[in-house]
Amino acid sequence: MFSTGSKLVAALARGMATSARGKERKVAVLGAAGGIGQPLSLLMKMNPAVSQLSLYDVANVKGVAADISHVNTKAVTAGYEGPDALADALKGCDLVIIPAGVPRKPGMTRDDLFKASRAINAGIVKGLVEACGKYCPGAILNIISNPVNSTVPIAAETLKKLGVYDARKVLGVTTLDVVRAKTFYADKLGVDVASVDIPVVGGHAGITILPLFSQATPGHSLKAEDINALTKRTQDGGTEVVLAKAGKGSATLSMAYAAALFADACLRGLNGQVATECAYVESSVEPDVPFFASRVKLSTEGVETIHPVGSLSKYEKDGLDALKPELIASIEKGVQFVQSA
Ligand SMILES: NC(=O)C1=CN([C@@H]2O[C@H](COP(=O)(O)OP(=O)(O)OC[C@H]3O[C@@H](n4cnc5c(N)ncnc54)[C@H](O)[C@@H]3O)[C@@H](O)[C@H]2O)C=CC1
Ligand SMILES: O=C([O-])CC(=O)C(=O)O
Repeated sequence: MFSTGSKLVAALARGMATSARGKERKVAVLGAAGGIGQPLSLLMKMNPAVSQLSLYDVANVKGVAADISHVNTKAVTAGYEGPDALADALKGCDLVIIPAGVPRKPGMTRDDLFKASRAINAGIVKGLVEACGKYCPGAILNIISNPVNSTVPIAAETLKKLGVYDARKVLGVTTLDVVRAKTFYADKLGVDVASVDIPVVGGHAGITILPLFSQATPGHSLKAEDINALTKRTQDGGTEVVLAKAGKGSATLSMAYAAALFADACLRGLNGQVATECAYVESSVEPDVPFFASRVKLSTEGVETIHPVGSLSKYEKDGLDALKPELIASIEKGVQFVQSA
């Protein structure tokens, strides 16, 4: 029993944290009582790079914080409930992870989460990012709340309005797309998933998610129809989970895992170690698309280098052309939402 537990902790630690010797780091999870927030908070409590963990939600977070605080790892954990507690949750934060918001139900697109109930997720992200701009303006933000294609531009515009925007520090979390592409590809090839790497570029909704299997490691000689099937499954991975959960939400556990990996990469960067991950950021790698996901190098100030998409197959070039109008429209919608507020 005990040794199995130790192995589990060691495996998680190997995958996630290499930065335990860095500075003391304060991390906040906003939306910590939710389907993603709870397992993500646990994973952040297990990250040795974290010395303080703030768990914030509008409801039900005290119990989550009390529960997680008993885990015998370094991070001192506290729960903060309701808007009056937000300032204390955020003060001194190095990294703020935002999975607050409403998840999809079957039949909805991610963009419906922007529209539904008076732009609910758009408003939630705007409000939380405003608080980050006031109480921890230098922190790196990891935006998980959907529609990511719009919520990241919302975050950027919100911080611009406050005069504290630093494009290097606002990152949309697209890691789950990479996690899915790796899993599906390894399964198809019958190889160890740990040996697999695949960049996923574009955005985080439907056809804007573009996995680049032509750049996959290890290489392959898959037929065009197999690449098409892998691409579609990666693009529809979120919907696959939404349908399987049949009205009880969207991906939470795989998302918490993906967010914990990405947050760890940000912490490693902050602590001066090299970390490269795909992320959706303000970018000039594709002309006319002001926010775009591609590989980014993370360092002490957040995004240090944004890598171009690299060489693409004809299939991927067509996918890139096809995704741009939708992605640009989602970006404009986010920008408009803040500018017209
Ligand atoms: N980027 C990605 O790859 C993914 C994004 N998501 C998105 O993450 C979001 C959260 O999903 P779940 O955790 O499943 O939803 P959930 O409904 O289980 O949890 C959301 C939490 O946010 C809290 N919340 C609502 N308004 C808040 C506010 N103003 N401040 C702080 N907390 C607030 C709620 O009280 C709740 O605890 C959704 O928008 C979902 O679409 C989900 C999966 C993957
Ligand atoms: O599909 C959704 O609504 C949640 C999500 O972003 C994902 O699982 O990739």
